Amino acid sequence: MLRIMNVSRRFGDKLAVNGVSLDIPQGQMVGIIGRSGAGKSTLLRMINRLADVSSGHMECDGVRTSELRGQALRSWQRDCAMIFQQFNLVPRLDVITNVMLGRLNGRNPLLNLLGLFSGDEQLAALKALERLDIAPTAMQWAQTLSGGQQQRVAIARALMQNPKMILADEPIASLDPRNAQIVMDSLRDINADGITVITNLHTLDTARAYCERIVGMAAGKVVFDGTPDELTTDVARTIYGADGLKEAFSEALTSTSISPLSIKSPVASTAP
Ligand SMILES: Nc1ncnc2c1ncn2[C@@H]1O[C@H](COP(=O)(O)OP(=O)(O)OP(=O)(O)O)[C@@H](O)[C@H]1O
Repeated sequence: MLRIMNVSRRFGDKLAVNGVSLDIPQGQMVGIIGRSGAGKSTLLRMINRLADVSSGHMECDGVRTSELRGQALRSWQRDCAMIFQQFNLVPRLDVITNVMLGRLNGRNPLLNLLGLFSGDEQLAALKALERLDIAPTAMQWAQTLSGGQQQRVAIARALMQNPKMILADEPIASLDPRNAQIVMDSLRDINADGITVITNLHTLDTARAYCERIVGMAAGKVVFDGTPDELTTDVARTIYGADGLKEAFSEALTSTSISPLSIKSPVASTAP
């Protein structure tokens, strides 16, 4: 169980995250939605400790993760792998090496310097690529792959950390609808294995289609926390504001008007 307890983050005068409290049981698939600037990325980055909390605490299975230092912090960061909108691959390295880089944290630094990976690591990377259905690309340079394939490589790299949770910051924001669907399907499949997935999403149709729990943020605060069914138009107005509603629902403005190929539990979808 991840516990976020009255957490705030300030940047100068700006309160990016304001008194957020959430309990997220292991294995949940959570979508965080809200307008640009609502505080979604900052919240995710604080979970992973890419950013520190200004006040409040975070805990996972009884360990105060918001206060970890040194080796314990690195171990926590392995437990909660992050993926990003821009994939963050090394473009002129082959796919399999990019995936193996997921093991860098926690290895002998000398082996890292020499760029040496064991047979076991290579096998694990290939298995991760197979799981994401992109093993045939293993020897290609990452930059030759489509955006959707690159994001799947990033997910495979995250899996190399054997994480308890995956934190995905707008993972489909730069993808076309077909690739967005493949990536969301991949995240859902990984979640079905018991890995918690917490993903920031700009639009609520994708969150509704894939996430069993949706957290809505506005101006740094949680203004909604519930199931897709509970996310009514009135609630959406609170999250996005009256002028933001169109953006939240509009298929023209988003690449995320998609529905899953198959859904593990019966959740509502507004997609056609
Ligand atoms: N490093 C930083 N320095 C100063 N201000 C920041 C920093 N990071 C975030 N902010 C501010 O905090 C607020 C929340 O930003 P955040 O990126 O968390 O929002 P978001 O909901 O993820 O938005 P987006 O969907 O555009 O990424 C914004 O006003 C942003 O400008």
